[in-house]
Amino acid sequence: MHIPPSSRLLQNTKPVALYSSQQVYAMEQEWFAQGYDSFALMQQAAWQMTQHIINIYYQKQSCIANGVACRHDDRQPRVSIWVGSGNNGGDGWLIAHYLQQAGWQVQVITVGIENIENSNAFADMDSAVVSDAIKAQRMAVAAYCSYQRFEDSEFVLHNQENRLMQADVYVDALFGIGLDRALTSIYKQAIQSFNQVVKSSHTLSKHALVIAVDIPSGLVASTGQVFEQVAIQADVTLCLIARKFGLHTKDGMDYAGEVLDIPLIPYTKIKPVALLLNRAHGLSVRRQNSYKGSYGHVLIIGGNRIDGSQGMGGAAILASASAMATGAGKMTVACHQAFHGALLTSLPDAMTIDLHDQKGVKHLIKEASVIAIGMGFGRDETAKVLFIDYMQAAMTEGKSIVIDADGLYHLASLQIDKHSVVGQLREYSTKHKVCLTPHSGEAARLLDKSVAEVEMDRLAAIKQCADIYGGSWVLKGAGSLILEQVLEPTLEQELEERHVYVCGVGNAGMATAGMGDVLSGVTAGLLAQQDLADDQRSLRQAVLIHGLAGDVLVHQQSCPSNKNVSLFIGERGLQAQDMPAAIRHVMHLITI
Ligand SMILES: NC(=O)C1=CN([C@@H]2O[C@H](COP(=O)(O)OP(=O)(O)OC[C@H]3O[C@@H](n4cnc5c(N)ncnc54)[C@H](OP(=O)(O)O)[C@@H]3O)[C@@H](O)[C@H]2O)[C@@H](O)CC1
Ligand SMILES: [K+]
Repeated sequence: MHIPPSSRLLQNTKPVALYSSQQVYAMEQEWFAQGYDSFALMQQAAWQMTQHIINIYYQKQSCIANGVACRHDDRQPRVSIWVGSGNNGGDGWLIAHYLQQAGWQVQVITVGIENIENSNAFADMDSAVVSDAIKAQRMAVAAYCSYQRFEDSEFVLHNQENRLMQADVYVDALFGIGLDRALTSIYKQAIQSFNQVVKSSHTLSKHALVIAVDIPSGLVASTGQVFEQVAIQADVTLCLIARKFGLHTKDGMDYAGEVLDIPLIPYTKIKPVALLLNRAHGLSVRRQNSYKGSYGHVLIIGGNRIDGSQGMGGAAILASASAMATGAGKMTVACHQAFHGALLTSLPDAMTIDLHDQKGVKHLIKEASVIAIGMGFGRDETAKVLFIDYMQAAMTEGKSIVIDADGLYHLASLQIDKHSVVGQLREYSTKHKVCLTPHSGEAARLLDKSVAEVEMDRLAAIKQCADIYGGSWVLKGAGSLILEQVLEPTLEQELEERHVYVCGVGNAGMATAGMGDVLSGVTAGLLAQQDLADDQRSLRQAVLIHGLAGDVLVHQQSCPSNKNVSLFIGERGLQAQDMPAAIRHVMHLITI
């Protein structure tokens, strides 16, 4: 569910704490160590989820008469609950039991369960050897909830749909936080069949609702990974105990739908793996008695052309236009001479210099407050020599530095060469602002890993980048991750693990060429404005402003303060060149 940008901008919410599976297991263990019973917790979870399911269903029906829920027809709602063999499945069995008690028509589909224990239903209920999942199953079976093994279904036997499985509400209780690897064949088949049955129910009733218990099955809670794009496509995820990191990064947002929390356990001291951000810091108004020099000078070094190629002048244009859109006072672009005309046509406010004029560029590095280097910079040997020279000059002059794109390419090569500039940068970044902004491909190169390895655990990847190179990092992608360096940390700050932030704004329309150059520009533009407080010019602020600008372009119609501004474009066809206008608008909206 998309939240309109206006509410994202204006809501006064705290960042949401996000946890890994292991941490949620640890919370459960803490709770049980205090003497609380695990099956009671499962019953509590299932009971609350049942109430949510009933409410969501009737809300969706939008047919509440005099406070009493009713349906257009007399038939009770039908629910199809797909359960696996673990405790997520246990939740599913109990939901089946409670919904049946509420009068719903319940059908349980089991996957990976060999023998349904339908005899001596309550025989060993208190025995420690009986797992919670089996207890739950026995309760549901004893209450005559009807069930069917997926393995015996028409899907598996005859590769056909089974009409029995069609329902008004589908509950996914196949896997929860226990899923940690690629699905085995029967689960893969079950999840694909689940999505297929839902799709055909949509065409029949248009009301079918999919609710995932804890996390959509197929999605790994600790990483946001979905293997081979097979996962339950949920409308609503009822997230138990604590919000899972994987719901908000990588594949998570494509599968989870709306996420509702069911906390169950009141308090935990466990530090989250990340914090989800939806809201940018408000900006203070400018002093009237100020001039362009009050808001910094950005030097963009990029937009090169290797002989015979078309070149990458657009990267420098997009980055500089975006930096200016955040309110930077002055702009110089060091790009290939071939692009000076184009640059001045689109951005007459900028000054230009030839990227290869080493003496001139180094003089400008001295003048500038922020250097953003690498966007369309080129990867050849000449560019590498320039990169080293400009980096060293920027460090000698004590400037804030943003490194992106080809700059990151050179940094990775220099790490392989064991060049001293990498160590210098690491040391430099403990005292000066250095922001590095890779996507997964660039991060993979920096870490000498495959892209798949980075994608498998993005959280680990961003931490490794920061450990090796120092500085503040954003790992771009759906649910971009941000890890910021604390400058000159106290001993306490040094010992404390830094927070990773997840960007909770932005949209898939932003998956297009040049968007990274825009982010580098925003990052540099904010850094230049020393009238802003540290948080207001931080890397996470830049990522949020960038994402919010993308949202303004896509969801503009739902933003009240946009009434007189025509920025709406929509997701498909959104271009990086549309961003500067939206960035300006966001800067205005967040100024208090
Ligand atoms: N504890 C409590 O009291 C409460 C728990 N709660 C609920 O429990 C859920 C966690 O339950 P869970 O630990 O049993 O794991 P679950 O997600 O059901 O998976 C089952 C097993 O599948 C396996 N497996 C993994 N990957 C696989 C693969 N690719 N293909 C095939 N098999 C695979 C793996 O076992 P393995 O094979 O590794 O031994 C795993 O253990 C949690 O999300 C919440 O819903 C709530 O009720 C609150 C109270
Ligand atoms: K699930």
